[in-house]
Amino acid sequence: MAPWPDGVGRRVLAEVDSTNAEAARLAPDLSGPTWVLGLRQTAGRGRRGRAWQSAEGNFAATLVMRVPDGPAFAAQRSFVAALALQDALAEATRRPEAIRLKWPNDVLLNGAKVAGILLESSGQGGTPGPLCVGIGVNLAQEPDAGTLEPDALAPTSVLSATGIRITPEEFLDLLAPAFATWETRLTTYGFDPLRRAFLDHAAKLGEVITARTAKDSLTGTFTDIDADGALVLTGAKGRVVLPAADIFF
Ligand SMILES: O=C(O)CCCC[C@@H]1SC[C@@H]2NC(=O)N[C@@H]21
Repeated sequence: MAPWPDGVGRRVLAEVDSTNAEAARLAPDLSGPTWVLGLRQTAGRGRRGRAWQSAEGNFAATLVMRVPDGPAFAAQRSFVAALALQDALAEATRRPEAIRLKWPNDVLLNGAKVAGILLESSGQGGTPGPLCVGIGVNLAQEPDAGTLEPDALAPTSVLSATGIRITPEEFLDLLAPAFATWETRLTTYGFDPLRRAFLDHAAKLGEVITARTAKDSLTGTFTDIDADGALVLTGAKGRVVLPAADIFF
C-alpha cells in the first residue's frame, strides 16, 4: 500500500451530518488539503439535490482542497477522484477488470453503481472557496433499490459483489494516496493523461447511450471525452458535445 500523502490532513468523525457540509465548515481553519471521513453520515447529499444513503460500514468522505478559480479546474477534480476510485477499488477488490467509470461522476462494479462523487464549492456569498470533493462508496451495503429513482442504475456494494470486507479507514488509506498521485499527474502534465486514462476505463465507450441535460435528451454513440472533459456523442445530429449531463444505459 502506498504511504499517506505528505502535507495532507485527515479528520475522522464518529458521526456527521454530511462530510461535504463539515468540510465546508472546517475549510476556513485548514492550512492544507484535508480528508474528512464520517463513520456515520446522517444527512448525506447526492448530486442534483438527491439524498445519499450512507449505511453502516460504507465510506463517506470529503477532500477539501484549494484549486484555481473556474469551473474547469473544479470539474477536472472529478476525473482525479474517479481515477483514484478506480485504483483504490482495484486494489481493494483485486478485480480491476470489474470496475468501470461512468462519465462523469460514478463508479461501477460488475455494471452496478458502487460509488458516487459530489463536487461542491465551500464558498459563501458568491466568493468561491476551497473545493469539497465528496466521495461515497458502498463498501458494506447497497441502498435498497426501492428508495432510488426509477431510472437509477442498480446499486451494489464491494461486500455483496466480491465477498471482500474493507473498513472505511482502510479504504481511505488506499484512496488518499491514489488521489494524490492523480492530482500530481494533473498538475504536472495537464488534463490529457487523465482524459486518456478515463477513456481506458469508461463504461459504454463505443456504445449507444442516452444523455439527459436540463433541457434535452439525446441518444447517440459515446465516442469520446473532449479536452475539457465533456461527453462527445455521435448520432443523428452529428457530433454533439455535452459539458454536463446524466447518462443512462
Ligand atoms: O452519486 C451521487 O449522487 C454522489 C454521491 C456523493 C456522496 C458523498 S458521501 C460523502 C460526501 N458527503 C456527502 O454529503 N455527499 C458525499
